[in-house]
Amino acid sequence: MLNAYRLHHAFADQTAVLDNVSLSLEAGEWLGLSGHSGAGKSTLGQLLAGHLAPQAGTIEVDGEALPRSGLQPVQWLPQAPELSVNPRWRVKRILEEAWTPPAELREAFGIEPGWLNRYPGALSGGELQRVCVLRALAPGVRCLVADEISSMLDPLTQLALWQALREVVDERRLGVLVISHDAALLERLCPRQLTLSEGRLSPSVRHGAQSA
Ligand SMILES: Nc1ncnc2c1ncn2[C@@H]1O[C@H](COP(=O)(O)OP(=O)(O)OP(=O)(O)O)[C@@H](O)[C@H]1O
Repeated sequence: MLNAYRLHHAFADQTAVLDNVSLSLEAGEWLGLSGHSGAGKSTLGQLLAGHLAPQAGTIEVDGEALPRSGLQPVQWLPQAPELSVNPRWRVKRILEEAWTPPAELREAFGIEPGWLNRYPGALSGGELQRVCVLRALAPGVRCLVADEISSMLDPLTQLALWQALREVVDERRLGVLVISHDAALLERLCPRQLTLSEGRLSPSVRHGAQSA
Protein backbone atom coordinates (compact mmCIF):
# COMPACT_ATOMS: atom_id res chain seq x y z
CA MET A 1 0.00 0.00 0.00
CA LEU A 2 2.71 2.51 1.06
CA ASN A 3 5.82 2.12 -1.04
CA ALA A 4 8.92 4.23 -0.65
CA TYR A 5 11.64 3.56 -3.16
CA ARG A 6 15.30 4.60 -2.98
CA LEU A 7 14.82 7.67 -0.81
CA HIS A 8 17.76 9.97 -0.31
CA HIS A 9 17.89 12.89 2.05
CA ALA A 10 20.73 15.01 3.38
CA PHE A 11 20.46 18.25 5.31
CA ALA A 12 22.81 21.05 4.26
CA ASP A 13 26.49 20.29 4.83
CA GLN A 14 25.80 16.90 6.38
CA THR A 15 26.27 13.34 5.23
CA ALA A 16 23.08 11.67 4.04
CA VAL A 17 20.56 10.91 6.79
CA LEU A 18 18.81 8.55 4.38
CA ASP A 19 20.78 6.82 1.69
CA ASN A 20 18.88 4.72 -0.83
CA VAL A 21 16.15 3.74 1.64
CA SER A 22 13.25 1.60 0.42
CA LEU A 23 10.33 0.50 2.53
CA SER A 24 6.87 -0.96 2.09
CA LEU A 25 3.98 -0.98 4.51
CA GLU A 26 0.95 -3.14 3.85
CA ALA A 27 -2.67 -2.39 4.71
CA GLY A 28 -3.26 -3.49 8.29
CA GLU A 29 0.46 -3.90 9.03
CA TRP A 30 2.20 -2.69 12.19
CA LEU A 31 5.84 -2.06 11.32
CA GLY A 32 8.39 -1.03 13.95
CA LEU A 33 11.28 1.37 13.37
CA SER A 34 14.15 1.84 15.79
CA GLY A 35 17.58 3.41 15.56
CA HIS A 36 19.82 5.58 17.69
CA SER A 37 19.06 9.22 18.35
CA GLY A 38 19.75 11.26 15.25
CA ALA A 39 19.67 8.23 12.93
CA GLY A 40 16.99 9.84 10.76
CA LYS A 41 13.78 8.12 11.89
CA SER A 42 11.75 11.33 12.16
CA THR A 43 13.17 12.53 8.86
CA LEU A 44 11.95 9.32 7.23
CA GLY A 45 8.54 9.72 8.90
CA GLN A 46 8.23 13.28 7.64
CA LEU A 47 9.17 12.24 4.11
CA LEU A 48 6.59 9.45 4.10
CA ALA A 49 3.89 11.88 5.23
CA GLY A 50 4.81 14.55 2.69
CA HIS A 51 6.10 17.06 5.26
CA LEU A 52 9.51 16.98 3.60
CA ALA A 53 10.27 16.33 -0.06
CA PRO A 54 12.86 13.64 -0.73
CA GLN A 55 15.92 14.78 -2.67
CA ALA A 56 15.71 11.53 -4.61
CA GLY A 57 13.34 8.58 -4.70
CA THR A 58 9.59 8.11 -4.82
CA ILE A 59 6.75 7.60 -2.38
CA GLU A 60 3.42 6.12 -3.42
CA VAL A 61 0.25 5.15 -1.61
CA ASP A 62 -1.91 2.64 -3.47
CA GLY A 63 0.12 3.35 -6.59
CA GLU A 64 -0.38 7.13 -6.47
CA ALA A 65 2.15 9.84 -5.60
CA LEU A 66 1.40 11.77 -2.43
CA PRO A 67 -1.05 14.62 -3.11
CA ARG A 68 0.34 18.17 -3.10
CA SER A 69 -2.63 19.49 -1.13
CA GLY A 70 -5.68 18.32 0.76
CA LEU A 71 -5.84 15.42 3.16
CA GLN A 72 -2.57 13.49 3.27
CA PRO A 73 -3.09 9.70 3.16
CA VAL A 74 -0.04 9.27 5.41
CA GLN A 75 -0.26 11.13 8.69
CA TRP A 76 2.87 11.84 10.74
CA LEU A 77 2.19 11.98 14.47
CA PRO A 78 5.18 13.64 16.15
CA GLN A 79 6.34 13.17 19.70
CA ALA A 80 5.60 16.82 20.56
CA PRO A 81 1.92 17.43 19.65
CA GLU A 82 2.10 21.14 20.49
CA LEU A 83 4.23 21.62 17.37
CA SER A 84 1.45 20.35 15.12
CA VAL A 85 -1.45 22.48 16.35
CA ASN A 86 -2.42 26.10 15.99
CA PRO A 87 -2.13 27.54 19.52
CA ARG A 88 -4.86 30.06 18.72
CA TRP A 89 -7.46 27.39 17.84
CA ARG A 90 -9.63 25.86 20.51
CA VAL A 91 -9.32 22.09 20.98
CA LYS A 92 -12.69 21.39 19.32
CA ARG A 93 -11.56 23.10 16.11
CA ILE A 94 -8.24 21.26 16.20
CA LEU A 95 -9.90 17.90 16.76
CA GLU A 96 -12.45 18.48 14.00
CA GLU A 97 -10.04 20.02 11.49
CA ALA A 98 -10.41 17.15 8.97
CA TRP A 99 -13.38 15.19 10.29
CA THR A 100 -15.80 14.96 13.20
CA PRO A 101 -14.81 11.97 15.32
CA PRO A 102 -17.86 10.22 16.76
CA ALA A 103 -18.53 10.40 20.49
CA GLU A 104 -17.59 6.75 21.05
CA LEU A 105 -14.13 7.33 19.58
CA ARG A 106 -13.67 10.48 21.66
CA GLU A 107 -14.49 8.35 24.66
CA ALA A 108 -12.19 5.50 23.60
CA PHE A 109 -9.31 7.98 23.30
CA GLY A 110 -10.17 9.45 26.70
CA ILE A 111 -10.97 12.90 25.35
CA GLU A 112 -13.10 14.74 27.86
CA PRO A 113 -15.88 17.10 26.69
CA GLY A 114 -14.52 19.78 29.04
CA TRP A 115 -11.30 20.03 27.00
CA LEU A 116 -13.03 21.07 23.79
CA ASN A 117 -13.47 24.72 24.66
CA ARG A 118 -9.88 25.14 25.87
CA TYR A 119 -6.81 26.24 23.95
CA PRO A 120 -4.14 23.55 23.43
CA GLY A 121 -1.81 25.23 25.92
CA ALA A 122 -4.37 24.37 28.62
CA LEU A 123 -4.05 20.61 28.02
CA SER A 124 -1.23 18.40 29.25
CA GLY A 125 1.13 16.99 26.63
CA GLY A 126 -0.46 13.57 26.94
CA GLU A 127 -4.00 14.96 26.64
CA LEU A 128 -3.10 16.96 23.55
CA GLN A 129 -1.36 13.93 22.07
CA ARG A 130 -4.61 11.94 22.26
CA VAL A 131 -6.48 14.77 20.54
CA CYS A 132 -3.88 14.81 17.75
CA VAL A 133 -3.97 11.04 17.27
CA LEU A 134 -7.76 11.03 16.92
CA ARG A 135 -7.62 14.07 14.61
CA ALA A 136 -5.34 12.09 12.29
CA LEU A 137 -7.83 9.27 11.80
CA ALA A 138 -9.99 11.04 9.22
CA PRO A 139 -11.63 8.87 6.56
CA GLY A 140 -9.24 8.66 3.59
CA VAL A 141 -6.16 8.32 5.76
CA ARG A 142 -4.36 5.06 4.89
CA CYS A 143 -1.23 5.06 7.06
CA LEU A 144 0.04 6.54 10.29
CA VAL A 145 3.61 7.28 11.28
CA ALA A 146 3.48 7.16 15.07
CA ASP A 147 6.73 8.87 16.08
CA GLU A 148 7.27 8.28 19.81
CA ILE A 149 3.64 9.20 20.43
CA SER A 150 3.30 7.54 23.81
CA SER A 151 6.61 8.30 25.48
CA MET A 152 5.15 11.11 27.60
CA LEU A 153 2.19 9.06 28.85
CA ASP A 154 1.95 7.07 32.06
CA PRO A 155 1.79 3.29 31.52
CA LEU A 156 -1.99 2.99 31.91
CA THR A 157 -2.76 5.89 29.58
CA GLN A 158 -0.21 4.52 27.14
CA LEU A 159 -1.94 1.15 27.10
CA ALA A 160 -5.36 2.78 26.63
CA LEU A 161 -4.08 4.88 23.71
CA TRP A 162 -2.59 1.89 21.87
CA GLN A 163 -5.73 -0.17 22.49
CA ALA A 164 -7.99 2.56 21.14
CA LEU A 165 -5.72 3.05 18.16
CA ARG A 166 -5.48 -0.65 17.45
CA GLU A 167 -9.27 -0.97 17.22
CA VAL A 168 -9.54 1.75 14.60
CA VAL A 169 -6.43 0.64 12.72
CA ASP A 170 -7.50 -2.98 12.54
CA GLU A 171 -11.06 -2.12 11.55
CA ARG A 172 -9.93 0.21 8.75
CA ARG A 173 -6.85 -1.83 7.79
CA LEU A 174 -4.53 1.14 8.16
CA GLY A 175 -0.78 0.66 7.99
CA VAL A 176 1.17 1.93 11.01
CA LEU A 177 4.88 2.71 11.22
CA VAL A 178 5.72 2.81 14.92
CA ILE A 179 8.92 4.76 15.65
CA SER A 180 10.23 4.15 19.15
CA HIS A 181 13.27 3.65 21.35
CA ASP A 182 11.12 1.36 23.54
CA ALA A 183 12.07 -2.15 22.47
CA ALA A 184 9.33 -3.75 24.60
CA LEU A 185 6.66 -1.56 23.00
CA LEU A 186 7.85 -2.40 19.49
CA GLU A 187 7.98 -6.08 20.38
CA ARG A 188 4.39 -5.94 21.64
CA LEU A 189 2.94 -4.02 18.70
CA CYS A 190 4.97 -4.90 15.63
CA PRO A 191 5.48 -8.36 14.10
CA ARG A 192 8.03 -6.82 11.69
CA GLN A 193 10.72 -4.37 12.74
CA LEU A 194 13.39 -2.36 10.98
CA THR A 195 16.43 -0.48 12.24
CA LEU A 196 17.80 2.68 10.68
CA SER A 197 21.55 3.11 10.97
CA GLU A 198 24.04 5.15 8.94
CA GLY A 199 21.35 6.03 6.44
CA ARG A 200 20.33 2.43 5.77
CA LEU A 201 17.37 0.30 6.82
CA SER A 202 17.77 -3.31 7.85
CA PRO A 203 15.62 -5.91 9.61
CA SER A 204 15.97 -5.54 13.38
CA VAL A 205 17.90 -8.11 15.32
CA ARG A 206 15.40 -9.31 17.89
CA HIS A 207 15.90 -11.37 20.99
CA GLY A 208 13.54 -14.26 21.59
CA ALA A 209 11.69 -13.69 18.31
CA GLN A 210 12.36 -14.32 14.68
CA SER A 211 13.24 -11.20 12.71
CA ALA A 212 10.89 -10.51 9.82
N1 LIG B 1 15.96 20.78 9.63
C1 LIG B 1 17.14 20.21 9.86
N2 LIG B 1 18.28 20.82 9.48
C2 LIG B 1 19.49 20.25 9.68
N3 LIG B 1 19.65 19.06 10.25
C3 LIG B 1 18.56 18.41 10.65
C4 LIG B 1 17.24 18.94 10.48
N4 LIG B 1 16.34 18.05 10.98
C5 LIG B 1 17.05 17.02 11.44
N5 LIG B 1 18.38 17.23 11.25
C6 LIG B 1 19.46 16.31 11.61
O1 LIG B 1 19.24 15.09 10.92
C7 LIG B 1 19.58 13.98 11.73
C8 LIG B 1 18.39 13.05 11.86
O2 LIG B 1 17.37 13.66 12.66
P1 LIG B 1 16.04 12.91 13.02
O3 LIG B 1 15.22 13.83 13.85
O4 LIG B 1 15.44 12.36 11.79
O5 LIG B 1 16.61 11.70 13.93
P2 LIG B 1 15.83 10.63 14.81
O6 LIG B 1 16.37 9.30 14.46
O7 LIG B 1 14.35 10.83 14.69
O8 LIG B 1 16.32 11.04 16.28
P3 LIG B 1 15.60 10.90 17.73
O9 LIG B 1 15.54 9.43 18.04
O10 LIG B 1 16.55 11.65 18.63
O11 LIG B 1 14.24 11.55 17.63
C9 LIG B 1 20.08 14.56 13.06
O12 LIG B 1 21.47 14.60 13.02
C10 LIG B 1 19.50 15.95 13.07
O13 LIG B 1 20.31 16.84 13.81
